[in-house]
Amino acid sequence: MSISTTIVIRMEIQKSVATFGEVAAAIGAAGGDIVAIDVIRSAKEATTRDVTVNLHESANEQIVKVLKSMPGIRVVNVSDRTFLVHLGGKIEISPKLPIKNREDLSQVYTPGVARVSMAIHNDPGKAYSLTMKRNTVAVVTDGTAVLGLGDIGPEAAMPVMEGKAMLFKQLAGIDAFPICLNTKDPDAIVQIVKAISPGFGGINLEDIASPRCFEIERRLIDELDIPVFHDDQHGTAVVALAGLLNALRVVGKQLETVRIVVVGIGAAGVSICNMLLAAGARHVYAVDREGIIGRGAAYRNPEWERLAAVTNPEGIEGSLADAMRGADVFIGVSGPGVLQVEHLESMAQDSIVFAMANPNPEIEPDVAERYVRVLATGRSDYPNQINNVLCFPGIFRGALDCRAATITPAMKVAAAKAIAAVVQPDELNEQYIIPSIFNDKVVEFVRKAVIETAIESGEARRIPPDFMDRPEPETR
Ligand SMILES: NC(=O)C1=CN([C@@H]2O[C@H](COP(=O)(O)OP(=O)(O)OC[C@H]3O[C@@H](n4cnc5c(N)ncnc54)[C@H](O)[C@@H]3O)[C@@H](O)[C@H]2O)C=CC1
Ligand SMILES: CC(=O)C(=O)O
Ligand SMILES: [Mg+2]
Repeated sequence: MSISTTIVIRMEIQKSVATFGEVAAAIGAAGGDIVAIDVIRSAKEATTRDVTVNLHESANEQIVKVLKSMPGIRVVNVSDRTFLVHLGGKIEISPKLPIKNREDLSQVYTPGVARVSMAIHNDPGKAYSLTMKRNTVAVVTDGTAVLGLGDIGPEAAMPVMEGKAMLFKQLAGIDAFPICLNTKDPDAIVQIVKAISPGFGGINLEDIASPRCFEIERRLIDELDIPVFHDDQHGTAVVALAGLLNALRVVGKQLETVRIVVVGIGAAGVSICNMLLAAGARHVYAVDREGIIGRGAAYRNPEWERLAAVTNPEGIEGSLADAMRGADVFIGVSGPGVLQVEHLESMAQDSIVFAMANPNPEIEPDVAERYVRVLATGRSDYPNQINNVLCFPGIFRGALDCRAATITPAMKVAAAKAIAAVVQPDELNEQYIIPSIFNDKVVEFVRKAVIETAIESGEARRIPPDFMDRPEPETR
């Protein structure tokens, strides 16, 4: 599947040779959809126009080629809006107050700042009140599993990490730094993250390939006293569970009895399986390239060894096709083209399919939709976007505000239920099982659920002002 994009083509049209109607027809025939036309210059012989065209990425070159071949047309420039918004990067640091005079200077910088530094030296906890630590998260990657693009390296990971930082800020007011490491060595990653941790209130690990990501996260959780959260594992699992709880309500099935196939048992897949089991699912089938994971086989990956013991209760052997026969739910966090129409046809009635690989899902939504009752993808250009962006801003907002040292499984389940609860029962339908990221209730609900759970379990090291004087939470 190709990705929709928007290009702006600046062209000069010789009026005596070509008309704009011919240009528009040629663009349409080559697969483009004209959404805006701006006249830049109009002279007697020629006009220069900027033509904004929506198109599938694969049609990009074809459209430009067709225009260049037309008599009377000169293509002056082609700009891709997606690239334009990336020019110079997408984020910056800006100070909270201006330095207008010497007095300001002597407060924010030397000599005044020295007293503040010494106050923190005498009581390191003061870093939370006197620095940006309490509101700051490091988004750390080694660039080895960037979206579904694989090991594309730390520089190429930057745009994705900057995007995560934008979302942290816009959705939850959190200052997030993209930190792309030029090492794949787990020991080095652990050491570097520990070394930079004093300036941060939390660590969001991102797009680190499995199975290394499990060890790196576990060691950092053990060794740091700020929350460490591998977004691709837990953010994804939280949102998948949220979507599934609502999808099951739509089709009238129970989590405890449905057969759920999870494909791609990497970072996201392992955590999704664990989350489903923790939430009460009993028939989970984990499938990777070698087929269905099950007892009896030996796996080098300890996470697979563990999953083999707690999934696939009947010990089914075979491929994805074998797992899919009679399945109620498919959750894909693998790669494009993994799922075929025949797989969908073999599923149970009222099937639910979450094809979550990014940027290209396991099956084209346009192909899948007529075979399934509820369809979701990780993308923003189709209904039901199941993407970890629904989780990480709110879960960190909650964890930072109550200064939790860890994000516990109970906090994650609470976050999943909170996301699901944003969709009201009377709104729920096949096309709307999961709220939009632009629904401002998402962060609010997740934050609240996380803080309440942290207070109940004793994880909260601070009670946020809006949680003071609340009645004791009921024991559940
Ligand atoms: N929608 C969302 O919020 C999220 C989506 N994802 C997507 O999920 C995918 C996996 O991400 P990670 O777990 O971080 O990567 P990962 O590299 O840790 O794991 C991918 C797993 O999929 C397996 N796999 C790949 N092709 C397969 C195939 N044809 N059949 C069976 N298994 C196959 C690999 O062997 C590996 O175990 C990516 O496309 C990523 O973009 C990941 C996180 C969040
Ligand atoms: C959404 C996300 O984090 C991923 O695809 O890796
Ligand atoms: Mg990711």
